Amino acid sequence: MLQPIFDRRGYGQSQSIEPGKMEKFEDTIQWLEETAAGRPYDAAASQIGFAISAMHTTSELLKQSLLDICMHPDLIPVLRDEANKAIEESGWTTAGVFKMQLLDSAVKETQRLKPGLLVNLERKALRDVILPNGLTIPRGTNVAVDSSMMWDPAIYPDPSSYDAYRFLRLRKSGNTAAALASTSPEHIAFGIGKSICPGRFFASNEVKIALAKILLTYDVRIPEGVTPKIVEMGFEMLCDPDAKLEVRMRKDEK
Ligand code: HEM
Repeated sequence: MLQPIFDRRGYGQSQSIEPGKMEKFEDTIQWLEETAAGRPYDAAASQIGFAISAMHTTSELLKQSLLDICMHPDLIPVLRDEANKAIEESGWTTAGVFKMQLLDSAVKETQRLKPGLLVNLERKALRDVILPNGLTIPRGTNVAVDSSMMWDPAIYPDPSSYDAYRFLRLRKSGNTAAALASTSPEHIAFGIGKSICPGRFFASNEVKIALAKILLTYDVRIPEGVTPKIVEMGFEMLCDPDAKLEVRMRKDEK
C-alpha cells in the first residue's frame, strides 16, 4: 500500500531528485521519512503503530463510554438536553463540543475507571539511572508507571463507583486538569510530560461528537440482566467483547 506513495513522492531516490525540489507533505509518511534521514526503518510497521495508538485507543474509549452511559440510563436525557442546547447555541463546532461538559466529565470518568492500560509510560533505561531517593534503575531495565492512582480513594472518593458528574464538579470548583483532554499526575490516561498524547484534543472531540450523535439519533440500552465486564489481558484493559446494545432509531429522527 505504501510503496506506490513512496514511488510517487520519490522517497529512496534522493540521488535522482534535485535537492530542494522534493514536494513537502504534512503527514506521518513524510515525518517518518525525515526522521529516518536515510536510515533503514519499517514504514509499514510504523504506520500500523500509529493506527494502533490513534484508533484502537479511541474506539475503546468510545465503546466503554457508551456502555457506561447505558449502564446509567438516567444520564441519557440529561446528556441529550446538554447536547441539544450546545448545538442550538454553537452548532457542531469546537465551541459547541466544549459546552458538552457533563459528557466530557462522563468520558473522563470512564477513562479513569478503564484507562486502557494497567500501566502507562512504559520505558527502557538506556543507562543506569539513579533516582533522587538513591534507588538505581540498572541499564536495560523496563519500567512503567502503574495506573492505580486513578483508583486511589485518597484522590478519588468512592473510586470504584462510576460517577459521571465527578469531573464536572471538579471543573466547576476550579480544577484546571478536570477536562477530558487535560492530564495530571492523578490521571495519566493520555500520558504526561514530554511524550503526552498529541492526539488527545482530536480524540476527545471525536469521542464526544460520536456519543452526542448516537444519543441524539438512537435510543440505546443494554439488554436486561447483562452487565458488561472489563477484560484484563496482560497490561491491557479492554471493553467486554461480548457486550451488546439494543438500538432503535428515535421517533423524531429520520
Ligand atoms: C482515547 C484515545 C487516545 C489515548 C487514550 C491515547 C493515549 C496516549 C498515551 C498514554 C500516550 C503517551 C505514551 C507514553 O508516554 O508512553 C500517547 C502518545 C501518543 N499518541 Fe495518543 N492516545 C489517544 C489517541 C491518539 C490519537 C487520535 C492520535 C493521533 C491522531 C495519537 C497519537 C499519539 C502519538 C503520536 C503519541 C506519541 C507522542 C510522543 O511520543 O511524543 N493518540 N497517547
